[in-house]
Amino acid sequence: MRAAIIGGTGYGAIELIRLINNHPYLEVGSVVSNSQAGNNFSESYPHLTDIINQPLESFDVNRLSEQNELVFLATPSGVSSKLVPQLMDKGIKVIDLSGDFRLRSQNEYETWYKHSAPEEKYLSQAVYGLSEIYADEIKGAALIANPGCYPTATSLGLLPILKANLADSKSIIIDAKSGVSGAGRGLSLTSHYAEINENVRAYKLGAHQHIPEIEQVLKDETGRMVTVSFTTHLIPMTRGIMITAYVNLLGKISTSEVNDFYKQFYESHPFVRIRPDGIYPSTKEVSGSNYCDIGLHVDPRTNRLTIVSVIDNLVKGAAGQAIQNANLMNDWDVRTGLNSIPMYP
Ligand SMILES: NC(=O)C1=CN([C@@H]2O[C@H](COP(=O)(O)OP(=O)(O)OC[C@H]3O[C@@H](n4cnc5c(N)ncnc54)[C@H](OP(=O)(O)O)[C@@H]3O)[C@@H](O)[C@H]2O)C=CC1
Ligand SMILES: CC(=O)N[C@@H](CCC(=O)OP(=O)(O)O)C(=O)O
Repeated sequence: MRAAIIGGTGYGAIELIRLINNHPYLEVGSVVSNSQAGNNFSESYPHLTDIINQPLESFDVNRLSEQNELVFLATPSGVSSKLVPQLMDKGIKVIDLSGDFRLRSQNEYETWYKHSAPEEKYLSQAVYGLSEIYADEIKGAALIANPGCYPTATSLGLLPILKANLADSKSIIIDAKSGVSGAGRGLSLTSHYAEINENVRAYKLGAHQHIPEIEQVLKDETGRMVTVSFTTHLIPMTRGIMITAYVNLLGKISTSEVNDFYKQFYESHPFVRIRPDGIYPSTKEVSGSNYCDIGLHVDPRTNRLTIVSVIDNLVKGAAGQAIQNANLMNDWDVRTGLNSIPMYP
């Protein structure tokens, strides 16, 4: 199946190409670039020399729909919402890596993203692509809103305990850290080497666009009002996200009981791995892979559960989960093309 990629020279697109290249049923179709159409791919990315030799194309919806069966949008928010209607009107299936179709409420989208919301006609067709939780809906979808990187690590970490009604859904604190590739390839002062090297910076406090996304999923899945305190930090590494979440437990339960319960919850989901009691995951343990690794600790003094959840922001947080969703849409085994072992060390 030929899959086109739009936003061709960004980090999400490059990661899609790396994964599609190892996928037995997908092949890289058109690669569309707004800024570098006409250039050969390896001019922008020499590491792809003799691997991807095709020229970058301009956006032409007729050509795209004739030559490809699926489109991955690796474009910024505010751009995807304009491209999706054109592609869907041609009957082509779309997996969008941006935040444009993740929030169901147009008002909420405009409040947090500061762009005009996508049209309701298309928004209402979007399925939120958290693969482990919405596999059935993803199977029949024509438009997937691929989850944000922080919401993926956070939701997978929190959902088991909240769904079981074992924790207070208003007591959630999430401390999140990301490597710099999470901000994309574009240049900015905060990702400048001298600003990020040997430095840690908290950002977007109370204003992060992932807050409503996390609350939407947790609310949908628990049927209860959920509010979260969510603080993101930029740290001096290239790939990886770690979220450390804290919740007040509603009864007495031990770490090993929570561990068993999480293992059971994710029993049939090969990309979520639960660490044994006393062992907590680190970002390198999932780097380059589609795994989300989770470690858990109950502090009997405070009766609070601490959840540590790590992903590679570019894989499970973006391109890998997008491929996992393509696998679900096509009834392929979810692991297809995603079997690589994490790059450790
Ligand atoms: N990086 C990450 O870890 C994650 C990213 N995402 C989301 O995935 C999407 C892609 O992210 P990422 O690849 O990191 O971002 P990048 O900034 O690296 O790439 C985005 C690409 O989109 C294209 N683009 C930029 N502006 C426009 C425009 N006005 N019109 C059309 N195309 C444009 C550019 O490529 P070209 O000029 O070649 O077209 C650009 O390189 C974003 O929405 C991001 O929020 C989601 C989860 C994680
Ligand atoms: C390190 C860093 O800057 N990360 C980005 C996450 C980008 C992303 O995933 O954005 P969307 O979910 O909106 O697509 C941020 O915190 O905004």
